Amino acid sequence: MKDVEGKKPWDSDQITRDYFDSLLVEMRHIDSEIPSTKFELYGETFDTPIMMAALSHLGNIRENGMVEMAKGALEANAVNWVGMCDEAELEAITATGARTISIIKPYADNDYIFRRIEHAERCGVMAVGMDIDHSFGSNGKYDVVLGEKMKSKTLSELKEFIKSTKLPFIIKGVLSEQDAYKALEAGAKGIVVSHHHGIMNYAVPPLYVLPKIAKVINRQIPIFVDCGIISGMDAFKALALGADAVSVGRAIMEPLKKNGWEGVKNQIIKMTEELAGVMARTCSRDIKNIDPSVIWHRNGW
Ligand SMILES: Cc1cc2nc3c(=O)[nH]c(=O)nc-3n(C[C@H](O)[C@H](O)[C@H](O)COP(=O)(O)O)c2cc1C
Repeated sequence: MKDVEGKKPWDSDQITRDYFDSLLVEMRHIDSEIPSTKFELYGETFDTPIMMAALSHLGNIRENGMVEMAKGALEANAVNWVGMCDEAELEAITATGARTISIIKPYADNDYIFRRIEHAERCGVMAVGMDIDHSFGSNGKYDVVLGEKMKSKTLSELKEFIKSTKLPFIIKGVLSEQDAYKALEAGAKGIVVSHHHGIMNYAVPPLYVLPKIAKVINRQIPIFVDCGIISGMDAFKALALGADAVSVGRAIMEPLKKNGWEGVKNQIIKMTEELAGVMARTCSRDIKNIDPSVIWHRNGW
């Protein structure tokens, strides 16, 4: 098992890493062929199911970091996601031509959320969504993110956001069957199974709860997964257990810091090749045809 740098046993990033490493993969070579990693989402086709995560404030690690990340995604023909940003930044990101999903924070001010949904539509994003797991701080009070007040959302508020737009609306931060049922009831067109890089200690690893959530969703809407994905092998395990695609955050930040958009592009291509390598050795001809029974669980989980 790999220790995540500086992480303690209760840290959800460490628990998530341990769970990835507890999953083993059997090989199936007979009748296998060169696999396709093509990924279709909301009527568009991409070269890989490995996407950017909804990151923000990457200007702290690289000048124009958010735009560089978008360019890298575009060059790799991958889906770009963006988290908290102002309108000018979203305009600069979408101007790159990267097909982008905009995740809007659960701001306390719902009128502002409606305005941001409209603005994202005008920018030509492919979908919008909300990270519902970022409304509370760890003290049980509503969080304040960079001076902006957050507030948890009810099912009926989510329905209103979803009704207000023609774009697919994605609920990010689903980590239970209960929220998966509610996301479907709200009319979401996708969910992200995620613990928001360990927003709470002892959070269940996304892949552990994924098969249960996939049963609830029952292929009605796409399921995305993030948290701790650092290789094509990790992505493969997520796809095998019920994800349609995965997002990568921190594992893309280092290449972005060093080499800008080219670092991002190369990292996505490298991870996609690793994914294809595992697909070839498991007789998985495309990402919709990965048999979950190739995954074995080590004892103890
Ligand atoms: C620097 C940074 C900024 C982030 N900003 C946002 C954000 O604004 N909105 C959001 O939904 N998630 C945000 N996230 C969370 C990521 O989208 C993702 O859920 C998380 O990092 C787990 O993926 P990873 O383990 O591949 O990094 C951020 C993560 C990082 C590292």
